[in-house]
Amino acid sequence: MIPELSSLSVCMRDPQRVEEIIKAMQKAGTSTIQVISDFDMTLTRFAYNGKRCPPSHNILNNSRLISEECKAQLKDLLNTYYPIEIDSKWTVEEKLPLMVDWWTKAHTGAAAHQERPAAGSLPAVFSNYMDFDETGLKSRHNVLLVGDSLGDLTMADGVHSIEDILKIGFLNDKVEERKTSYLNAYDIVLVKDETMEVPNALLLHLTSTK
Ligand SMILES: Nc1ccn([C@@H]2O[C@H](COP(=O)(O)O)[C@@H](O)[C@H]2O)c(=O)n1
Repeated sequence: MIPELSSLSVCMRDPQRVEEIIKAMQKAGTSTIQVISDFDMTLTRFAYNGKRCPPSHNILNNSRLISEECKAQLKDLLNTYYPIEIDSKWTVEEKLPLMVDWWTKAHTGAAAHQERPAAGSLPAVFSNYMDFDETGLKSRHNVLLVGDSLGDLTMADGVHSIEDILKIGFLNDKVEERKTSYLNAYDIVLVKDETMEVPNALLLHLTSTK
């Protein structure tokens, strides 16, 4: 087992199964692996030195191009919807339309209230943009999936003929309340881990030639 997996912040429902998946992926080789990762609070930190880090949407909250009125609205939306996002009593299916409501209200509000900068152009945000090269990802049947919510577990749903998939989940908030559901859903659960150390070490391990 790789040393990083013995850290106290790493929890696994079935460590033996994790080891089997890692060995199978390593045997299959680098060219078969693709990484599918969430962004906010996964590739970016949830907290640093115990202080909460902002998600991408907070770029708007901190922008001079957004009016104070709109910032207050965005804060209200966060206070309304974030508790739902992390509430273990709601299913992913129940939460999804509410999360869409959140983004829609935040985006509509920000677009309506933004103040045009002196240069005249407004900032544009792109997300979920895929750029494939000529080889595509067709031959990569092994997936390293990294996320921070139970909704992220569907990120690999469109991948054809998956051989092995290793799911790594950051459990950032409401740890005790959500630990069981995360352990049931993710192969590796990283509890209040402020780094990408484990996913990075795993990737290095999987792509190293022995
Ligand atoms: N208007 C919004 C919408 C979402 N958020 C937060 O951003 C995070 C996005 O995370 P992903 O896992 O979807 O990358 C999410 O955790 C929300 O808490 C926000 O702050 N404002």
